[in-house]
Amino acid sequence: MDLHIEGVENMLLKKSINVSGSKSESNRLLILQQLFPQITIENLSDSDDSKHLQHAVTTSEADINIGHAGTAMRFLTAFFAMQNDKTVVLSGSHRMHNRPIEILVQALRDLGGDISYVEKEGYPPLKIVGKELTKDSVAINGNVSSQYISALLLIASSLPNGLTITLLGEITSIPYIEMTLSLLNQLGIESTFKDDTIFVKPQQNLDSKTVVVESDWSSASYFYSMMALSDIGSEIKLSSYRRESLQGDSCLAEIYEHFGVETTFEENTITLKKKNVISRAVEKSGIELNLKNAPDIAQTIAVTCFGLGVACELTGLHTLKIKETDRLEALKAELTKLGATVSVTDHSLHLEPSYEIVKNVRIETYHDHRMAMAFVPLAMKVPIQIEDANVVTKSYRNFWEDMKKIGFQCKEL
Ligand SMILES: O=C(O)C1=C[C@@H](OP(=O)(O)O)[C@@H](O)[C@H](O)C1
Ligand SMILES: C=C(OP(=O)(O)O)C(=O)O
Repeated sequence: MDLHIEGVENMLLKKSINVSGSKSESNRLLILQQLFPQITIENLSDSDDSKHLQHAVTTSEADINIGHAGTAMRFLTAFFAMQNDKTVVLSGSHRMHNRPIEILVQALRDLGGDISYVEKEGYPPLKIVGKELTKDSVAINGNVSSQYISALLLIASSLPNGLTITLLGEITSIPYIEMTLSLLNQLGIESTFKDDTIFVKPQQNLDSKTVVVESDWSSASYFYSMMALSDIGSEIKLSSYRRESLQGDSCLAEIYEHFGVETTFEENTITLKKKNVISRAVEKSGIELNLKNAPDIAQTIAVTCFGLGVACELTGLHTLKIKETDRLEALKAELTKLGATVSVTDHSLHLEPSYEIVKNVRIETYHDHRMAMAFVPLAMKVPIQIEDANVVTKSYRNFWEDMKKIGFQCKEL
């Protein structure tokens, strides 16, 4: 399905949206719930990725396809590696078979796991023969994807002696590692993270516990972007969010202050208000951000800056090349079609200020939900078309219903 999208005047006034639970928190809790059935999860994400993961841990089938769900692929590799007497073949979409997993597979092999590559060395599909993992320490490269580390952390307390992980190189996406440790802590599983070493204590049993997942901050980013591009006085309420978030992408609240968007927290709701025009400093020199702790909001921010006509220099983006698509190249291609002057390296994006947006451009989405969602706010400025619009369900099932609710006109092409 391709969509033509247009905004209407004054559309962002006093709207309320209930965003589904965090995909990252949900995926962690679904694995932990298999290891500790005493856990009850509330506000679980309704994303395709979480549904894939939930199916994978509950099915008796030996062939499991997890589609585009990268986190699920990584977490399930560790989970199945320690499921004694169970053998599975874990596969995914064409793109998934080109997203590297060797660092995690090697770490699990070092712990005693039996994992082999079905097609290409270093990539899914994987044949995993479940075994008791008896070793209790491992070293792993931390600069490619934090998901490999979270995968090990999720199974760590179920290993006979717990697990000590030594992280090598500069650690990327640290808030996601901290999210994993915080969830373990909420459940009563003890851990320490000091310098480059993480230790998780073994744990046989847990007390019954209900965990309420906070709503997804990466999904909230699209509303921040719309707010930045809207008129002063616009306002939207999003639920259910917390001031003390486990999600690194909650840094949005601070970042979007530069674009005149104010966030207030009240009980479980955040209110975003367009309070001011963009700050003078940003208008004059653009914005520089290192997003190594929040890679999933890079596309949103690049498009916001383009829509506002301000320059940006985004760094710390090395993980974007191995996500649902090469997000750096995809951003460059689509922003250029809209009239932007943009350049990328393997780890950064540079956007020049521009003053016009080309109308009716058809945005390619490259099987990447965030390519679709990140470009939609521009429809507040000019009509825009989004190819393969259903791609959004990977993380945000009701995205298009919510866009209609806040006033976008979406027509099928
Ligand atoms: O652990 C997680 O839930 C995630 C970690 C991040 O990946 P990297 O560590 O590969 O950057 C992020 O991009 C992804 O969407 C979700
Ligand atoms: C990168 C993402 O997901 P994953 O790596 O889990 O496919 C994402 O949701 O932006």
